[in-house]
Amino acid sequence: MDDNTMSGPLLLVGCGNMGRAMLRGWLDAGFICADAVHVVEPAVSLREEAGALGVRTHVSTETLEPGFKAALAIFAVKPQVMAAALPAYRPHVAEGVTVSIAAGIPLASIAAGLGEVAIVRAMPNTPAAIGKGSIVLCANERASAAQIASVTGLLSANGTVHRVESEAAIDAATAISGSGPAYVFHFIECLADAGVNLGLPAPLALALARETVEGAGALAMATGTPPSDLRRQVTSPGGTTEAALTVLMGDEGLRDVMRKAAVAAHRRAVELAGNISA
Ligand SMILES: NC(=O)c1ccc[n+]([C@@H]2O[C@H](COP(=O)([O-])OP(=O)(O)OC[C@H]3O[C@@H](n4cnc5c(N)ncnc54)[C@H](O)[C@@H]3O)[C@@H](O)[C@H]2O)c1
Ligand code: PRO
Repeated sequence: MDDNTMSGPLLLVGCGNMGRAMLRGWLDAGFICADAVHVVEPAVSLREEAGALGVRTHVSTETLEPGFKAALAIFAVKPQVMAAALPAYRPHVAEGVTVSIAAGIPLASIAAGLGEVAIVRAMPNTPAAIGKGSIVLCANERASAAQIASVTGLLSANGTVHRVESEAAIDAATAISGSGPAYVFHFIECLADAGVNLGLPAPLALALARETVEGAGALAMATGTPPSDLRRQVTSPGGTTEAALTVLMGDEGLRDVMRKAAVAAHRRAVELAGNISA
């Protein structure tokens, strides 16, 4: 494998929301050929959806060839099913590198299910489907520099990859970028609701809310200007934005709510670590 192409079979275990988002990102970017990808997905409708992308699909490991060896395996199943799912893959992942995107599940717990193999723990988010995701990853000591480079190359089809040395940073990132798209989508819902409350037709309110989030995000990325400066550029003294920010930035305002929300997500990630044998 070189930095951004795969030279052996790729095994995707679980093709639900996140597995499908990542698969779409790899295929659309041309980082992998569909016929080099094997997807194991028990749900028939999701398996058919994956099959329509040209990949080979399996209901379980039983239809993988007995000698099948994945160059790279990605586990995109729920944290609660990881412990039960991992052992069946042992013979298929021993020679390659395994990536887990399961929230909260530590590298050591994954090794307990798969054996002492090269493992990368990654936390992506759903914008990965269009190459706009954030991916944070760390690896165990079995993973070679070349294997980490291969994983980084593949996942760069899904967005920006950030390598961290500590698993604690993965749990923190889960609460920020992993879950973060849901916070932003809820913000869009709330902004659109506020527009309807002020008398705008619902479709216009939703269009304005979506465009505002897209435009503000793009401006923040394009300029690199600190968000606090960009905020001040919108805020005329004595104007409308200041009136709104007095509410949003008041006691128990958005900063406080956001912190509490992220702490709750982080706490859950840490709790899920205990679920590997549940
Ligand atoms: N959805 C997100 O935004 C997101 C972001 C980052 C990380 N994650 C992580 O990704 C993982 C999957 O999350 P999701 O939202 O895609 O869940 P999901 O339920 O949509 O997908 C999981 C899929 O795994 C399949 N599955 C269950 N047991 C299996 C097995 N033994 N072998 C193969 N497939 C099996 C299920 O049928 C399901 O389709 C979770 O561990 C989650 O923590 C999700
Ligand atoms: N979705 C997963 C969850 O809600 C992990 C991050 C985003 O648990």
